[in-house]
Amino acid sequence: MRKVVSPRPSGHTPAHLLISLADMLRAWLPEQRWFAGKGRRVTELTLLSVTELHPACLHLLVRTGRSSSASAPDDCYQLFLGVGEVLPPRLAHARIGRASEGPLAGLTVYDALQEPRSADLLLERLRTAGTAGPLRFERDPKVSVPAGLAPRLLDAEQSNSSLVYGDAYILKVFRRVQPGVNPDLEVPWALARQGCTRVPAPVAWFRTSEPQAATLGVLQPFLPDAVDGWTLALEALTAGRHFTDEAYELGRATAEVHVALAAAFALGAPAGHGSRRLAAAMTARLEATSRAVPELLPHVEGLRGAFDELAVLDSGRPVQRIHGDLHLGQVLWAGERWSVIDFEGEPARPVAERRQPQSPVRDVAGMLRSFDYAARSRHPWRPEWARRCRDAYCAGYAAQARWDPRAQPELLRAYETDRAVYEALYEARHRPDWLPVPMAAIARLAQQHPASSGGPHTPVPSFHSAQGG
Ligand SMILES: Nc1ncnc2c1ncn2[C@@H]1O[C@H](COP(=O)(O)OP(=O)(O)O)[C@@H](O)[C@H]1O
Ligand SMILES: O=P(O)(O)O[C@H]1O[C@H](CO)[C@@H](O[C@H]2O[C@H](CO)[C@@H](O)[C@H](O)[C@H]2O)[C@H](O)[C@H]1O
Repeated sequence: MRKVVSPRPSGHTPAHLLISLADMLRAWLPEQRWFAGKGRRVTELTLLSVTELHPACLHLLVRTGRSSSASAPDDCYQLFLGVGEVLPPRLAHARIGRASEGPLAGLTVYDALQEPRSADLLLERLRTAGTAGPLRFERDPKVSVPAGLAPRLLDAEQSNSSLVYGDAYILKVFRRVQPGVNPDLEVPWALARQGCTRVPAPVAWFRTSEPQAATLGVLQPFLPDAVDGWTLALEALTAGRHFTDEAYELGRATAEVHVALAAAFALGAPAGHGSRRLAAAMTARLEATSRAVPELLPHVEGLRGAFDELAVLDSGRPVQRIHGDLHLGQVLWAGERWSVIDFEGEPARPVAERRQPQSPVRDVAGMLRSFDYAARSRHPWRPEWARRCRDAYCAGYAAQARWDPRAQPELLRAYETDRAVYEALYEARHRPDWLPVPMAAIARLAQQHPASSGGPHTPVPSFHSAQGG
């Protein structure tokens, strides 16, 4: 590969480089799973920082502005771009485009995370720690990561990109970058200090100081032979088996993590969320989401009922740090026990909000919604399967935590509703074919409230027809 011009030393500013990259990135970004806003055009593109990691690999932070901007704020994405004269056929799938003008004119640009050489380099940087421009590579000095572990990029449907090294470590590269410390570094690190073994502990990470301080990636031990809860639940459904033993153990694991989280992030004084304020925030989110996802509009009044019921319970609710995006895809069965991963929280929310203490019932609701998701995504729909999972999960949680989430039905229902609304937004943005899954729950939740019982019948959308199955 021809040596790529070093952007800064040779005087090429990000603005120069953008001449080469703008068109191809505008076309490529919306195609990526981790791009928040699939199908929308990137109308504006700004290069926020460019760092040469090696002559043929550039680290970029780009800011995108999107069409229909009212519902889609600007986002910052992390990219690793490989640049060379000829792209080897084995990297054809990683191709982003060929620059026709600017400093990279005539060169081919590709996603360097898909290339072993760049992945090796990234591990080497993390192993040894140090800096590269505004990038800081840091590690736990007590852990020594071996050199030369073979990399592979996970092809899982993800919000980020993950590289597995020698089946010993996994590096999560955050794609959508927000200012501040990422909870997916902060929380597992704190839990490890707390002695909690349900969460793989970070061994190295990297961050940037430009344009603002932000976490960019985290290396953790890889759990070999792990199977995620979503896969196991679907296997059980397909085989016509219940999932109650697994759900019970999952409830216990969740409670164990919650107890460790409460200890790791002690609030100093007992804290609570006023129900009225919480209900108002949920209602505001519902209204904002219904503007972005018009399918929600017929259900807004009914859903609001769940939040109104919460608002009139004027007692405070205990809060603490929680997982924030708990679902079956975030739990791994490995070594005969459940582990919990991905403490990033809901990627669409600002990091500052995700780090706020919240009721642990919110995580419980996330997992209950996930049992419903699994049941809804298989034909025939088996509501009884999901109901048994719910009961077993809550029973396992209660056995470990010594309080039962079902004892607070209004709070649980409000959080399930809030989660279903979030899911509708997530699916509309990332996987429109899946939108009928949360919409089915939304129709059901909206009809549970008396305010909606006299209203026009809203047909429950079918996931299977949307999937053509
Ligand atoms: N420590 C780990 N050990 C084994 N597999 C893991 C580990 N961490 C993540 N994975 C795998 O990577 C997938 C994506 O990880 P996750 O942290 O959920 O990324 P994202 O936030 O991009 O969805 C998981 O579903 C799981 O299959
Ligand atoms: O990428 P993350 O795992 O951080 O989470 C996001 O993507 C999830 C989908 O991959 C999404 O989860 C929804 O779909 C799951 C099945 O694929 C289901 O288990 C979850 O219950 C459902 O919420 C998650 O909401 C989103 O934040």
